[in-house]
Amino acid sequence: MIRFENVTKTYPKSTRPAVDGISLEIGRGEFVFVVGTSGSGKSTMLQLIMKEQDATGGRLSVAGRELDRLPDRKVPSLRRQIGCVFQDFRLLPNKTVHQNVAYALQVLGAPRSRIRSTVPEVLDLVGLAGMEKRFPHQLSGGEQQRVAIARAFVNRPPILLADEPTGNLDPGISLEIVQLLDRINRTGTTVVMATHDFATVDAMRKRVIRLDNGVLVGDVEAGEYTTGSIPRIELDDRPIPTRAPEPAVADGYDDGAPTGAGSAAEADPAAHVDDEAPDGERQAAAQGSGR
Ligand SMILES: Nc1ncnc2c1ncn2[C@@H]1O[C@H](COP(=O)(O)OP(=O)(O)OP(=O)(O)O)[C@@H](O)[C@H]1O
Repeated sequence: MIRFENVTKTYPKSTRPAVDGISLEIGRGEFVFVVGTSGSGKSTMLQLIMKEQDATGGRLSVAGRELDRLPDRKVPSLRRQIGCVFQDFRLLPNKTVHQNVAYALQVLGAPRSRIRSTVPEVLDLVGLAGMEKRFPHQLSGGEQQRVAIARAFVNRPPILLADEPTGNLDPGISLEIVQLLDRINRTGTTVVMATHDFATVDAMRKRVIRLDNGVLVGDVEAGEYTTGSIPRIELDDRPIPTRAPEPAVADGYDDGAPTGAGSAAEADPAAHVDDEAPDGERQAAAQGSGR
């Protein structure tokens, strides 16, 4: 699903690589933590996967695409495969919980009927049923992160990247958020999470990739990494609603078909309303949805 072959990223004007000759493979459906001190290259690694940064050396393949050879016009198609969650939530402050999640589908051109059925389903999955009409400022940090996760997952992307998703949360809430990511992982979505949160990493007993100064210094199989500080937690084994049979967006995974606002208008004229939204809003929704 994700393959790094001797990948290096040196930022312009930088004297040393932020990511330095990394080779590793992350298989479909894996849950992987990326750990390392501040500046070790965790965020850069995630940004390379979503092609927000380009590698300066080596080869990187994501969801069947060779990123060094991926033309710009196909980057949106790559990003539809990837949901993203960030430390600072990045919700749209003037939209409700429902609208924040729905917007991620609208910018992908999903018809209104699909949005109506899918959004409540995913809000229920993340534990926010009943909070649809609240605005972000009326939610706790943990609840805001749940909205962000719902937005990232609403299109059921095969890959979910989480960059310090618990960085602004208390320890108990952090564990709940990672357990939610674990539930999402068990629907088949590959999860890669960068974190400083060693208590959670210990508790979850997943595969752990460790970076130091951009270099891969550890890759420990699931179940083997722990400092032994806390006992293993119980995972939430409740079933998750299965994926709907039809694709969530009009274009599916087709690389060539026209997508986005144009197809939104064709599929559902009402969806066009939000195309008038400011650029910043469109960008925030797109980031969350993995567009
Ligand atoms: N856009 C950029 N331009 C130049 N240098 C950058 C840029 N982004 C990151 N770096 C540098 O690359 C190195 C790795 O940074 P990165 O943010 O990937 O680390 P990190 O492990 O995610 O750190 P943190 O845990 O603090 O978020 C650092 O030395 C950083 O200063």
